[in-house]
Amino acid sequence: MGADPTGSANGTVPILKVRGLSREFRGFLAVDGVDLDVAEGSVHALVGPNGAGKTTLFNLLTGFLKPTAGSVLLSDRRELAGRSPEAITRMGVARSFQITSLFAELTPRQHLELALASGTGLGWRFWRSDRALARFAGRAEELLDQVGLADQGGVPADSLPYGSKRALELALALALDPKVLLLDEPTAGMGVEDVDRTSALIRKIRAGRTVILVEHNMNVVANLADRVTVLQHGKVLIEGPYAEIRHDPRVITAYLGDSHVDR
Ligand SMILES: Nc1ncnc2c1ncn2[C@@H]1O[C@H](COP(=O)(O)OP(=O)(O)OP(=O)(O)O)[C@@H](O)[C@H]1O
Repeated sequence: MGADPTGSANGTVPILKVRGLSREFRGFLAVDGVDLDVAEGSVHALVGPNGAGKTTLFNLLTGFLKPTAGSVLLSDRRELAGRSPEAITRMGVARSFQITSLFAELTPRQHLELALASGTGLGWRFWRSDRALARFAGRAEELLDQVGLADQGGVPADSLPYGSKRALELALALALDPKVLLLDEPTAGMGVEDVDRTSALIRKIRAGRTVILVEHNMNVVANLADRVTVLQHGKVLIEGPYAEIRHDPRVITAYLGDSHVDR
């Protein structure tokens, strides 16, 4: 019985299979030969100290940076590496938008209607037509409800509190209904209450999809992630369930710090 060449060690085909992925910036390898299997339906966290290469890896997976070397295969064997962000989104791999890309004067409802319209492949032709956008109103309401913004759907985005803006980012990514959802520090800058709300939200929206998240908050990682990949100096230091990697002395030294060692 030969091993499946597309499979991982345990025989299942990962939804994303990253091999030898590298990105060089003027001779400096920010991501250095990363191998990563992301299991379908899992929440997979990327963690590591500042400068470890998490954001660069994230940008390589979503097309915002082109790799210097390596490959990112979808389970259907399509290659993502080197494609544009739009092409990768169309292939079902989408990242959450950043607050900085929200339109200050548009409401969450309008943002979502536009995102849904763009997802039809008809592009921005709907931009000026409220009537055309109205066909997406029902789905927009569902998404607002899903992320807890039902009461704030009609206010300009720039007047939303920080946590609500981040919730809108998530809703915009969900509007694309991706198979693989990438979240870049979804709880960054949040107070405890918003962190808990966001964790609960991610737990809800992971149903039926795969989530990859870059996250500094180890409590969030412990709560959400099925597997954790720890990066250091652009390489994979270790990978495994949080309960295992948190005890690894290399991780403790590299990242978690002595305060995380069990006493
Ligand atoms: N455009 C760039 N040009 C040159 N160097 C870069 C560029 N982008 C990232 N780097 C370098 O690559 C390394 C990895 O950066 P990256 O932002 O991916 O790390 P990170 O793990 O996301 O860090 P943080 O947790 O601080 O966000 C850093 O040393 C950074 O200075």
